[in-house]
Amino acid sequence: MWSSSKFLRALSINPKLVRTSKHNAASGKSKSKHQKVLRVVMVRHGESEWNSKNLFTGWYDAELSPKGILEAEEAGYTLKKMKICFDTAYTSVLARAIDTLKIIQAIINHRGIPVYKSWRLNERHYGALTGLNKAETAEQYGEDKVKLWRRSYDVPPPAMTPDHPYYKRIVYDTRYKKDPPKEIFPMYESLKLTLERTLPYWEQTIWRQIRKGNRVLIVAHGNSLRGIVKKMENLTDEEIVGVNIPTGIPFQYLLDLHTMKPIYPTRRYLGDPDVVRKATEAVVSQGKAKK
Ligand SMILES: O=C(OP(=O)(O)O)[C@H](O)COP(=O)(O)O
Repeated sequence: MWSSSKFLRALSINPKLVRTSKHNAASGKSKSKHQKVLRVVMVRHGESEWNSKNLFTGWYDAELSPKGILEAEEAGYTLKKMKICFDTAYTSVLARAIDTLKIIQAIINHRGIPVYKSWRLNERHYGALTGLNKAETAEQYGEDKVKLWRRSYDVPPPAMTPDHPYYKRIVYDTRYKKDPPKEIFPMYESLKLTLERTLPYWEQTIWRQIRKGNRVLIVAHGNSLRGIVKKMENLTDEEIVGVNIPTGIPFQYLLDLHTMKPIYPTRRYLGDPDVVRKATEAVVSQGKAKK
């Protein structure tokens, strides 16, 4: 089994990927006099090893699977083909998102842009469900209950307790030494709680950059992105239940420079609509019991 870190080491010395890229956004001006539209691109990381096993992942630091690495490459080539450039990128502190971003950066020759990592873009904390198989959980608790845990806005999963097999690994992980502070370190999160910690970072940091005309790429997770999508598209608590985001397919919002409102009310995936539809349906099916 090859790991994504092995792949990235290989990638960093692969001259083919570097030579074929023509754009370097780090040197480009971000706001032109004639610019009327701002673009923000988001992507859920490529498939992780735990996604491939259909496990609730949350704050567990799963690596990209070989398929996930290919998805990240594909995302990079899509952006390259469309000549989409970035000034800044944001990601979580989890390897599957960071590695996806690195792969994309290498392919679009954007290694030089500033990258900011924040736990506030982490996946929602899946609490006691972390490490459980979604289909088996649906067999045990019923598909409706699993749908509620996965997609409802404000129903949280059960809390992760100190006897949970991944408690120590997550709570004592050195990347969380300073942030988040102990008082707010989550043991579970609903989408609402996830959005409450993502939103300050979105509004005070990312949105400010977008407003200034910076071209922003965000590589994050299924549910941290669902929170941002809810905000961007002004979706109700009921509407967000129907939103599923597939791995490794970038989507964009084009914003009117003056109103800062999306020109199209919903996100636009940068990919074959059939592929997007099938990948989205596959995400929905993950919560179904095996017949
Ligand atoms: O960690 C997860 O999300 P991620 O793969 O986007 O990081 C979740 O396991 C996604 O599961 P869900 O689609 O059942 O919410």
